[in-house]
Order: sequence, then C-alpha cells, then structure tokens
Amino acid sequence: MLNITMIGCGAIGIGALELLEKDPDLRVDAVVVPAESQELIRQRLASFERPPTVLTELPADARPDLLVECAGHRAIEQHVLPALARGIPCLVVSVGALSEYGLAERLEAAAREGGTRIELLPGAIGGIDALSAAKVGGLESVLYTGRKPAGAWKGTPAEQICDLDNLDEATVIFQGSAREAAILYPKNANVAATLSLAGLGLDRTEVQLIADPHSSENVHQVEARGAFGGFELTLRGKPLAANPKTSALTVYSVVRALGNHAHAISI
Ligand SMILES: NC(=O)C1=CN([C@@H]2O[C@H](COP(=O)(O)OP(=O)(O)OC[C@H]3O[C@@H](n4cnc5c(N)ncnc54)[C@H](O)[C@@H]3O)[C@@H](O)[C@H]2O)C=CC1
Ligand SMILES: O=C([O-])CC(=O)C(=O)O
Repeated sequence: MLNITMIGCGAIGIGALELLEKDPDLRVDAVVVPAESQELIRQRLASFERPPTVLTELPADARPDLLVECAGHRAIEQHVLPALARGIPCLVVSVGALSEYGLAERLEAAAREGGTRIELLPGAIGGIDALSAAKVGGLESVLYTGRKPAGAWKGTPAEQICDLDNLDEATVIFQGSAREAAILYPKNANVAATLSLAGLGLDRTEVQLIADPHSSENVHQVEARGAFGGFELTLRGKPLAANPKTSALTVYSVVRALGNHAHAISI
C-alpha cells in the first residue's frame, strides 16, 4: 500500500481522488492547499469514504511514499523542491514551471541531494514515449499546435490580443517558442513544455496557440521529424467541467502514473 500526499485539490485533484478511492493498493492520506481554500476543500472532500487530511504545508516529519502535484506552477518551488530534498519522490503535472531558467537544474540538484526522483507526467498529451525515444536518434523539428475554445483563454494574455467573447473565427493568439508559451500561459501550455522537454528543448520547439470559438474540445497537434522518421498526432481532449482549461486526460494521466507505482505490472 502506497501512502500519497497530493499538492492541490482542484479539477485534476478531485477528479483523481474520485477515481483512486477504490484502489486498494494506494491511499491519498493528505492534500496540501493554500490556507484560503482549506475549508472549501474540506467540505468538498466530506462525501469521500476515506477523506484525506487537508493541510497547508507538508509537515516536517511527514514521509509519504509519493507526492503528486496538481496545483500550478508556483507549487513546484513551494512544495516539490523541498520535498525532493527530503527524499520524497515527486510526480508533477505543472511541467510548464520548468520553463523558468534554472528551475530544472535546481529540481535535479534537490532530487540528487534527497536520493530520489522527479517524474514529469504526460498529462493532457500522448506520444511522449515515442518523442523521447526519437530524441535518442536525433530530432530535426517539433511543431505543437494547441487549440482550445475561446472561453479557455479567459484570464490569460489572449484577452489583450482579441475579444474572446465575440470571436467569430479561430485566431492565433501565440506563436513562438515553448518556453515563452509556458511562461505566458501557465495554465494552458504545460503540454508545450512537456513536448519540448521530451524532444527538442524549450527554445527550439515551435508553438502555436489558437482560440477557436467553434471548438468544444482542447485539440493538441504534434508534428515531429528526425532520424527515426516522422509522426503526426492529433489528440482531441474533452475539457473538464470543473475547469475548461484542463483536459480530462490529465486526470487519467495522474491516476495511471500513481497506479503504475503501486501495482505489480506497470504500463
Ligand atoms: N501537464 C498537463 O497536461 C496539464 C497541467 N495542468 C497543470 O495543473 C494545474 C492544476 O490544474 P487544475 O486542477 O485544472 O486547476 P484548478 O485551478 O482547478 O485547481 C488548482 C488547485 O491547486 C491549489 N493550489 C494553487 N496553488 C497552490 C499552491 N501553491 N500550493 C498548493 N495548492 C495550490 C488550488 O487551491 C486548487 O485546489 C494547472 O495550473 C496546470 O499548471 C493543467 C492541465 C494540463
Ligand atoms: O489540459 C490541457 O488540454 C492542456 C493544458 O491545459 C496545458 O497544456 O496546460
């Protein structure tokens, strides 16, 4: 039985907890959330058979078998970095945080200090295994296009580029590197960062982001070329009702990764 601490308990966290509740091989003992949302999260978890303890920090003496982050970029510095240094293995979905210069190196150093590992989860995208294998032989180009309904870009810099409430056609709201995309769109471009860390890197992966008033899905397209040959991938993700910026596959990716750590066979 694996004991797990979850950082963040929003759309991804609640979705994952619901699916994990019946798994006898693991147990989410605690969730860590900001103080201002502690009471609300307690109420949301009250209907669970085995509600996790709701904390605002990981206690200094806590030693969960795994820590899983589903909170946002700032949680990486705040919770994941110190947990790694204490020897706690960490799984993260806010991969775009690694677009900040130097953070990947600091995470690696903390993991080495703690004698543990950090695992970057595929989240809303597929094909990460193929892309990172292709990298071994050498990649020539990786192009990622992220298309989401107009409303999914609310509260982002896209609001300064177009009128999201009155768009009548698909509009390119960003074109540039994966690093810039992840910094400008922390809640919408984690996939861009994940693809680039698996492949050509944050500065050489080309990214286009599109607000599409005619789309009801989060559509991720990848075109990769290299010594291995090439691949084209289109993933049409269903947005979560609780947060339309986030695709349901991200929840399943968390559940799959935790299951792979807990079960005798992993796939
Ligand atoms: N890799 C991927 O494919 C994807 C990654 N994400 C990442 O996952 C994050 C969470 O997504 P959702 O659950 O949809 O967001 P959400 O907004 O529904 O939930 C976020 C939760 O984290 C908590 N939180 C925020 N900052 C925190 C901190 N510093 N420490 C602890 N808890 C904190 C909030 O109180 C809330 O409970 C996104 O911000 C994004 O960075 C989201 C979608 C896809
Ligand atoms: O959930 C998704 O479709 C992707 C997403 O938000 C991200 O890349 O940050």
